[in-house]
Amino acid sequence: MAQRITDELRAWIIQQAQAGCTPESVLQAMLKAGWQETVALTAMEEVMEAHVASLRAPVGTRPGERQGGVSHPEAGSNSRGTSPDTSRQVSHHGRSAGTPARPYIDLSGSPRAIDLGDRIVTVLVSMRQPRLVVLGNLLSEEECEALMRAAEPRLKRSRTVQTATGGEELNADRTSDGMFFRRGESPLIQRIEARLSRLVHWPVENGEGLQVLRYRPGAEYRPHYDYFDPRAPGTARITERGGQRVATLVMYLNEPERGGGTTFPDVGLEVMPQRGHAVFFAYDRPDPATRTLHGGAPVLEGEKWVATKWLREREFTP
Ligand SMILES: O=C(O)CCC(=O)C(=O)O
Ligand SMILES: [Fe+2]
Repeated sequence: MAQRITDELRAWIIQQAQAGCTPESVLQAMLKAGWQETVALTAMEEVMEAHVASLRAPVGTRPGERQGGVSHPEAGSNSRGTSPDTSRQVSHHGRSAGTPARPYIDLSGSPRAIDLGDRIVTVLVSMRQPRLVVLGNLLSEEECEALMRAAEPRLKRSRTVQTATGGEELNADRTSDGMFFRRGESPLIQRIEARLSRLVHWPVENGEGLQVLRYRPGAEYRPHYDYFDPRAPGTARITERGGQRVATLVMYLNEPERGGGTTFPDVGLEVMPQRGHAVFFAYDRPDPATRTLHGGAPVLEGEKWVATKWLREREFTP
């Protein structure tokens, strides 16, 4: 049964760090108190990440003073998972007190597959930093074909949102052709959007319209962040509707012969396109520390088609 963490545990982890305890000693204390190792590590990681983010807040709203040494955090009824009260489930993509809700895929209990009602999706790879999950079987062959067929007549050379001005531009870094479906524009789009919403626990209304990209041989999307650069002058205008982007789902609609992987240069990862598979990654703040730099490697042979869903903080009205 999954263990759950409480606000008391969160506060305790922060106190230990503030008292200068090493992560190893904090972990040992949690293990002694009956916490499972994977849960303890996830809890420590999430609590510290949220705490560090809160330090960016203005002086006066920061957490309190240094406190005592290592004591043992009470796992208590939590170790048996019987305390639903106000605690929240720990998952790779869950969140901690003080941080806003974010899209996440529930991997608590390390599932091999997730039942989304109309489809069972397989979990192929998961990573913590960046928060990333590679999924199989998210879209059927027929859905991939139908998306490509519906998109093709509407494809145009891709434009990129220009944070300098808030407008759009043709961009040498992005040599694909693209189009956007309107949210909910057809039964197919509605079905896929509803499925994605269940997968990432995020409202359909917070999603941008599904984008389809086609890369021909030589085409690529150079490494970039999907969030809007907070320092760029056009970002305020872009984020007026829906706030920042907070997560991305790239779905592979076909398979190029060679090349065209989605690369994550900060961690040396490349996800190869497999029809119906997808890569999800989340960035809880618009910061390179999320390690979500990514790109579409040049297609060497064949064509690559993907559908991208970008998720915003709030309801997005185009
Ligand atoms: O084509 C890819 O693999 C990545 C696409 C991408 O980064 C995007 O659509 O934002
Ligand atoms: Fe991207």
